Amino acid sequence: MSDVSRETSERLHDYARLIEKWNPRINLVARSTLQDISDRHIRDSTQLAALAGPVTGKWVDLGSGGGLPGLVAAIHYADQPVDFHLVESDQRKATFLRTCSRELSLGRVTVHAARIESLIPAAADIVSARALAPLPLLMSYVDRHLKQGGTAWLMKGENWQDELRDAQAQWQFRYDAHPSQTHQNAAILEIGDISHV
Ligand SMILES: C[S@@+](CC[C@H](N)C(=O)[O-])C[C@H]1O[C@@H](n2cnc3c(N)ncnc32)[C@H](O)[C@@H]1O
Repeated sequence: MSDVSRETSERLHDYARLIEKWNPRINLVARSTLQDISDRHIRDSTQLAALAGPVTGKWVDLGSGGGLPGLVAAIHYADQPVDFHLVESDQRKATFLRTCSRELSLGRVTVHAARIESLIPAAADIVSARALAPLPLLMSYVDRHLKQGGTAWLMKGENWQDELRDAQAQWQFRYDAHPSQTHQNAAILEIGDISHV
Protein backbone atom coordinates (compact mmCIF):
# COMPACT_ATOMS: atom_id res chain seq x y z
CA MET A 1 0.00 0.00 0.00
CA SER A 2 2.00 2.94 -1.21
CA ASP A 3 -0.93 5.39 -1.38
CA VAL A 4 -1.48 5.70 2.38
CA SER A 5 -2.44 8.97 4.02
CA ARG A 6 0.15 11.16 5.70
CA GLU A 7 -1.36 10.29 9.08
CA THR A 8 -1.02 6.55 8.41
CA SER A 9 2.52 6.88 7.23
CA GLU A 10 3.45 8.97 10.31
CA ARG A 11 1.87 6.40 12.60
CA LEU A 12 3.77 3.57 10.88
CA HIS A 13 6.96 5.55 11.26
CA ASP A 14 6.31 6.22 14.96
CA TYR A 15 5.42 2.56 15.50
CA ALA A 16 8.75 1.49 13.98
CA ARG A 17 10.55 3.86 16.38
CA LEU A 18 8.66 2.37 19.35
CA ILE A 19 9.73 -1.15 18.36
CA GLU A 20 13.35 0.01 18.09
CA LYS A 21 13.13 1.63 21.52
CA TRP A 22 11.58 -1.35 23.31
CA ASN A 23 13.25 -4.21 21.45
CA PRO A 24 16.45 -4.37 23.52
CA ARG A 25 14.32 -4.99 26.63
CA ILE A 26 11.65 -7.37 25.39
CA ASN A 27 12.75 -8.83 22.08
CA LEU A 28 9.76 -7.99 19.93
CA VAL A 29 11.49 -8.91 16.67
CA ALA A 30 14.70 -10.85 16.05
CA ARG A 31 17.63 -8.51 16.69
CA SER A 32 19.15 -9.37 13.30
CA THR A 33 16.02 -8.00 11.56
CA LEU A 34 15.72 -4.77 13.55
CA GLN A 35 17.53 -2.79 10.82
CA ASP A 36 14.74 -3.42 8.31
CA ILE A 37 11.77 -3.15 10.59
CA SER A 38 9.83 -1.06 8.05
CA ASP A 39 10.67 -3.17 5.05
CA ARG A 40 10.65 -6.63 6.49
CA HIS A 41 8.01 -6.54 9.21
CA ILE A 42 5.73 -3.58 8.62
CA ARG A 43 5.49 -4.01 4.84
CA ASP A 44 4.85 -7.71 5.39
CA SER A 45 1.92 -6.98 7.69
CA THR A 46 0.66 -4.16 5.46
CA GLN A 47 -0.08 -6.75 2.78
CA LEU A 48 -3.04 -7.85 4.89
CA ALA A 49 -4.72 -4.47 4.73
CA ALA A 50 -4.37 -4.53 0.95
CA LEU A 51 -5.80 -8.06 0.69
CA ALA A 52 -8.59 -7.71 3.23
CA GLY A 53 -10.00 -4.54 1.63
CA PRO A 54 -12.75 -2.63 3.43
CA VAL A 55 -13.82 -4.38 6.65
CA THR A 56 -16.16 -3.59 9.51
CA GLY A 57 -16.84 -5.14 12.92
CA LYS A 58 -14.41 -7.05 15.10
CA TRP A 59 -10.85 -8.00 14.14
CA VAL A 60 -8.96 -10.34 16.50
CA ASP A 61 -5.19 -10.74 16.11
CA LEU A 62 -3.84 -13.85 17.85
CA GLY A 63 -0.35 -13.99 19.39
CA SER A 64 0.30 -10.36 18.44
CA GLY A 65 3.80 -10.16 19.95
CA GLY A 66 5.04 -6.69 19.02
CA GLY A 67 1.86 -5.98 17.02
CA LEU A 68 2.41 -7.85 13.76
CA PRO A 69 0.12 -7.87 11.93
CA GLY A 70 -2.62 -6.63 14.33
CA LEU A 71 -1.29 -3.19 15.21
CA VAL A 72 -0.19 -2.48 11.65
CA ALA A 73 -3.72 -3.36 10.46
CA ALA A 74 -5.18 -1.14 13.21
CA ILE A 75 -3.06 1.75 11.88
CA HIS A 76 -4.26 1.17 8.30
CA TYR A 77 -7.89 0.92 9.41
CA ALA A 78 -7.74 3.72 11.99
CA ASP A 79 -10.52 5.70 10.29
CA GLN A 80 -12.83 2.75 9.70
CA PRO A 81 -15.44 1.12 11.94
CA VAL A 82 -13.30 -1.83 13.02
CA ASP A 83 -12.54 -2.75 16.63
CA PHE A 84 -9.18 -4.45 17.04
CA HIS A 85 -8.51 -6.99 19.78
CA LEU A 86 -4.89 -8.04 20.20
CA VAL A 87 -4.33 -11.26 22.17
CA GLU A 88 -0.89 -11.72 23.70
CA SER A 89 -0.08 -13.85 26.75
CA ASP A 90 3.28 -12.19 27.53
CA GLN A 91 2.55 -9.33 29.96
CA ARG A 92 5.50 -7.21 28.86
CA LYS A 93 4.52 -7.44 25.21
CA ALA A 94 0.92 -6.64 26.15
CA THR A 95 2.20 -3.52 27.95
CA PHE A 96 4.14 -2.57 24.83
CA LEU A 97 0.99 -3.00 22.70
CA ARG A 98 -1.05 -0.80 25.07
CA THR A 99 1.70 1.84 24.99
CA CYS A 100 1.65 1.83 21.17
CA SER A 101 -2.11 2.08 21.06
CA ARG A 102 -2.02 5.09 23.41
CA GLU A 103 0.95 6.88 21.82
CA LEU A 104 -0.34 6.34 18.29
CA SER A 105 -3.86 7.46 19.33
CA LEU A 106 -5.52 4.25 18.13
CA GLY A 107 -8.84 4.52 19.94
CA ARG A 108 -10.30 1.21 18.76
CA VAL A 109 -7.59 -1.16 20.01
CA THR A 110 -8.07 -3.44 23.04
CA VAL A 111 -5.19 -5.56 24.30
CA HIS A 112 -5.94 -8.86 26.05
CA ALA A 113 -3.03 -10.14 28.14
CA ALA A 114 -4.40 -13.66 28.02
CA ARG A 115 -4.01 -17.07 26.48
CA ILE A 116 -5.90 -17.63 23.25
CA GLU A 117 -7.32 -20.93 24.54
CA SER A 118 -8.77 -19.36 27.70
CA LEU A 119 -10.19 -16.15 26.25
CA ILE A 120 -13.98 -16.18 25.87
CA PRO A 121 -14.79 -16.98 22.20
CA ALA A 122 -14.65 -13.64 20.38
CA ALA A 123 -17.09 -14.24 17.48
CA ALA A 124 -14.78 -12.14 15.30
CA ASP A 125 -15.45 -11.03 11.74
CA ILE A 126 -11.73 -11.28 11.03
CA VAL A 127 -8.99 -13.30 12.72
CA SER A 128 -5.32 -12.79 11.86
CA ALA A 129 -2.07 -14.42 12.97
CA ARG A 130 1.57 -14.38 11.96
CA ALA A 131 4.35 -16.73 13.12
CA LEU A 132 2.18 -18.17 15.88
CA ALA A 133 1.73 -21.94 15.49
CA PRO A 134 1.62 -24.72 12.89
CA LEU A 135 -1.60 -24.64 10.92
CA PRO A 136 -3.35 -27.64 12.56
CA LEU A 137 -3.05 -25.98 16.00
CA LEU A 138 -3.73 -22.54 14.58
CA MET A 139 -7.00 -23.84 13.11
CA SER A 140 -8.24 -24.74 16.59
CA TYR A 141 -7.47 -21.16 17.75
CA VAL A 142 -9.21 -19.68 14.72
CA ASP A 143 -12.18 -22.02 15.11
CA ARG A 144 -12.60 -20.77 18.69
CA HIS A 145 -12.64 -17.07 17.85
CA LEU A 146 -13.97 -16.67 14.29
CA LYS A 147 -17.70 -16.21 13.83
CA GLN A 148 -19.64 -18.12 11.20
CA GLY A 149 -19.14 -16.37 7.88
CA GLY A 150 -15.94 -14.67 9.10
CA THR A 151 -12.53 -14.75 7.45
CA ALA A 152 -9.11 -15.68 8.83
CA TRP A 153 -5.88 -14.25 7.39
CA LEU A 154 -2.95 -16.46 8.35
CA MET A 155 0.59 -15.48 7.39
CA LYS A 156 2.58 -18.64 6.79
CA GLY A 157 6.18 -19.40 5.84
CA GLU A 158 7.57 -21.51 3.05
CA ASN A 159 6.25 -24.80 4.51
CA TRP A 160 2.67 -23.63 4.16
CA GLN A 161 1.71 -26.41 1.73
CA ASP A 162 2.81 -29.16 4.15
CA GLU A 163 1.01 -27.41 6.99
CA LEU A 164 -2.10 -27.13 4.86
CA ARG A 165 -2.09 -30.87 4.15
CA ASP A 166 -1.74 -31.62 7.89
CA ALA A 167 -4.54 -29.24 8.75
CA GLN A 168 -6.84 -30.74 6.11
CA ALA A 169 -6.53 -34.13 7.85
CA GLN A 170 -8.31 -32.64 10.88
CA TRP A 171 -10.33 -29.72 9.59
CA GLN A 172 -12.60 -28.84 6.71
CA PHE A 173 -12.35 -25.30 5.40
CA ARG A 174 -12.22 -23.23 2.22
CA TYR A 175 -9.01 -21.43 1.49
CA ASP A 176 -7.23 -19.17 -0.94
CA ALA A 177 -3.43 -18.92 -0.88
CA HIS A 178 -2.12 -15.44 -1.70
CA PRO A 179 1.62 -15.37 -2.49
CA SER A 180 3.56 -13.15 -0.11
CA GLN A 181 5.02 -10.03 -1.72
CA THR A 182 7.78 -9.85 0.88
CA HIS A 183 8.94 -13.44 1.52
CA GLN A 184 9.72 -15.87 -1.26
CA ASN A 185 7.50 -19.00 -1.18
CA ALA A 186 5.57 -17.71 1.81
CA ALA A 187 1.79 -17.28 1.61
CA ILE A 188 -1.08 -15.50 3.23
CA LEU A 189 -3.91 -17.98 3.67
CA GLU A 190 -7.45 -16.66 3.50
CA ILE A 191 -9.61 -19.19 5.32
CA GLY A 192 -13.30 -19.59 6.14
CA ASP A 193 -16.17 -22.07 6.68
CA ILE A 194 -14.23 -24.12 9.23
CA SER A 195 -15.51 -27.36 10.70
CA HIS A 196 -14.02 -30.56 12.09
CA VAL A 197 -13.49 -33.43 9.64
C1 LIG B 1 6.71 -15.93 17.40
S1 LIG B 1 5.81 -14.68 18.17
C2 LIG B 1 5.09 -13.84 16.79
C3 LIG B 1 4.61 -12.48 17.17
C4 LIG B 1 4.02 -11.65 16.02
N1 LIG B 1 2.77 -12.22 15.56
C5 LIG B 1 5.00 -11.48 14.90
O1 LIG B 1 4.75 -11.95 13.78
O2 LIG B 1 6.07 -10.87 15.13
C6 LIG B 1 4.39 -15.52 18.87
C7 LIG B 1 3.71 -14.69 19.95
O3 LIG B 1 2.52 -15.37 20.34
C8 LIG B 1 2.41 -15.36 21.76
N2 LIG B 1 1.68 -16.60 22.10
C9 LIG B 1 2.08 -17.87 21.85
N3 LIG B 1 1.14 -18.74 22.25
C10 LIG B 1 0.11 -18.00 22.76
C11 LIG B 1 -1.14 -18.33 23.35
N4 LIG B 1 -1.51 -19.61 23.47
N5 LIG B 1 -1.95 -17.33 23.77
C12 LIG B 1 -1.55 -16.03 23.64
N6 LIG B 1 -0.37 -15.65 23.09
C13 LIG B 1 0.46 -16.62 22.65
C14 LIG B 1 3.85 -15.36 22.26
O4 LIG B 1 3.95 -14.78 23.55
C15 LIG B 1 4.55 -14.52 21.19
O5 LIG B 1 4.58 -13.16 21.55
